[in-house]
Amino acid sequence: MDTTPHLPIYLDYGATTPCDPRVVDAMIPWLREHFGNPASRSHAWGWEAEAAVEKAREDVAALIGADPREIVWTSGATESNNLAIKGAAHFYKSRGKHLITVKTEHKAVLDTMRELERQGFEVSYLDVQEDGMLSMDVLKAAIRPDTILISVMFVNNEIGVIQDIPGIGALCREKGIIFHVDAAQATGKVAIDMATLPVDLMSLASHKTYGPKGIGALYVRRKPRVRLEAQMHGGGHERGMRSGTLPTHQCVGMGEAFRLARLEMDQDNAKARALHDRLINGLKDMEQVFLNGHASQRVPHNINMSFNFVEGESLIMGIKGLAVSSGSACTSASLEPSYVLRALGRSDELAHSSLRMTIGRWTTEAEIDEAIATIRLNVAKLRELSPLWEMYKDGIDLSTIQWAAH
Ligand SMILES: Cc1ncc(COP(=O)(O)O)c(C=O)c1O
Ligand code: FES
Repeated sequence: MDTTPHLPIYLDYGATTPCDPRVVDAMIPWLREHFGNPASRSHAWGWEAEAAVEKAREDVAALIGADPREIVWTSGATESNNLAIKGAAHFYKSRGKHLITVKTEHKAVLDTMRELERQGFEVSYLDVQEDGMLSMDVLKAAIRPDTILISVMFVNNEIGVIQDIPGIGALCREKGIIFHVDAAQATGKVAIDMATLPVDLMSLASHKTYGPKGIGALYVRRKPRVRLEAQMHGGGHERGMRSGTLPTHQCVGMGEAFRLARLEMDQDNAKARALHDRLINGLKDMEQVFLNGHASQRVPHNINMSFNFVEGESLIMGIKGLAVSSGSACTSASLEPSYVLRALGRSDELAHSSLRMTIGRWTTEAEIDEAIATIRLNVAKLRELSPLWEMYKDGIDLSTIQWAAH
């Protein structure tokens, strides 16, 4: 991968992964020579493009044990979430107008739900436990006779926890409720078999699994059949569910990325596990450092930690040599600390001083060692400047202090 010296060490695979060079190679001919429109029925330019798109559809389907006819191309997981949730809500609204989701979902789910609320639907946003897991009892209690859809993500993008999708799916089946799963962060990391998994709709992204950006897919179950109202109108592509000329090179890229993910998942996971353990071992003897999210129900690719007695903004400034993501508002477009960490019950301070490190196919041991050294150095430096840290070290119970009111 690119080891250009001026760029920080890339520990942000959760934001996006590099496109695998094998994927890029597979895409180029479809940009360069074979530029036909896959919907052109009257000549070979169209036929060859269509064949490439269908082969890619098979590869995407194969990674999740689906029938290729259950795969609808979209522009990414955001569009897939919109199509799944709005599409099903609009189609089944005569059955009921109540939907359920979880407070730690991606904004592409939460904001879609908010839009449906504006359209007259009712939505329950469920709390999670301190470890980020959704409790089955909480879910059961939220189900109503008019609940038509439940949306729960497979792997959380911020804290990496894996929800109990088979268990939630079984409950949905029992109650006759449509189950949507955002699996953007799960493909290539968690084995998925739609032949046995009771899930009706599943959002897939390409660029979190070493494919190109700008393409994704929605799995739509055929048996029992799930119906969706189209959200994009036009030429009736994708069996009327999603109009628009298919980007052949993008489809081919996602197909190749998912084909490689199927072949290399075990190897990728073993490597991520070893690097995860190395990173945790390198930091775990530090005081007042907390892992966010369940300790074992998680993908090894994600390590999200909070550093107490450290000012989040200064930490981010200090570790510029590492490309990580943080719970601090100062590094994101929003002005609030991570709503996911807040949903776990973390204080504003701990949510602010958190780092999300996400690793993948090209992360090296040397990079992990560099990350450990950089973090240790900066945390120690910042704590030296912190009066609160000094008080903590002196054994003063900070919770008993009466702070002057401002
Ligand atoms: C869980 C999850 N869902 C949805 C998305 C949105 O994906 P995209 O921006 O590719 O549409 C992301 C990407 O951050 C994600 O992590
Ligand atoms: S640390 Fe920057 S806004 Fe909180």
